[in-house]
Amino acid sequence: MKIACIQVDIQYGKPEKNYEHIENKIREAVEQHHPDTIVLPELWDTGYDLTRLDEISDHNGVKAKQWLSSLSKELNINIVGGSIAYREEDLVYNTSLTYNRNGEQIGTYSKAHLITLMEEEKYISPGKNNTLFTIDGNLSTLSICYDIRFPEWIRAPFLNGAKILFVPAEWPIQRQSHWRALLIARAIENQCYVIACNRVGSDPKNTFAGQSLVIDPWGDIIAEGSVHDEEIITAEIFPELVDDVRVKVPVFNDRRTDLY
Ligand SMILES: O=C(O)CCC(=O)C(=O)O
Repeated sequence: MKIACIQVDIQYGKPEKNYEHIENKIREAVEQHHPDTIVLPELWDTGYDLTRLDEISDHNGVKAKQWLSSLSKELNINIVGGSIAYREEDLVYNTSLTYNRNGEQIGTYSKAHLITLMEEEKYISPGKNNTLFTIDGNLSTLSICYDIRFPEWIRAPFLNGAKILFVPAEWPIQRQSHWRALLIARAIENQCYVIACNRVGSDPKNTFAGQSLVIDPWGDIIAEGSVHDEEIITAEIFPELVDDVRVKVPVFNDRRTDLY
């Protein structure tokens, strides 16, 4: 499966501009790299313009759902749609929607761990469920940004057979070393592919770290974006490698389920 992470800058609180820019980038990625699966960053529609979410969030995700469905079908690609500001009645969630090549929604996940350091919990409601979905035959899960600091949360879908972890993010540059280390650790401990798409650029409060990563189940980085520039990061992944690594180092069998 060929992956393309769309590492972009995001305009603060301007969904229309972000839709236009990201659609152009997706079309460029498809023309130049012929990916099977496209991955977008976190909150790519609104950015972290949290105080204006009443005005700019997507009611029931209607707009994003239509756009993701028609684009994935037209271009014959899977789209792991990063995340959007998804309004459900009076609450807003940081929600990821995944579509397959037929334009069908196959996955949804709302960020469970909200980053109090950035006051996310004041404006966004937390999700309660993790997710499992199948992309081109590969069982996958997804966590959003701050979620990667909580390995006990991420473990559950791997105990249920996941082989790939997708991570949309808006990870700030001042904690860039954590981004790399945490993603490599999640790949090694779960013996899975990690496909992490971060944004670049700045908003009024933060500068973001880019460095989107594709990491194999041995923990080796196989593709890496730059820190500052918009870029399409591509990699070919081989999910059968997950089985090889799990046979070579059988940590799933060696877990002490009698102790924890
Ligand atoms: O955990 C971190 O340091 C960054 C997380 C973050 O920026 C987010 O969840 O949006």
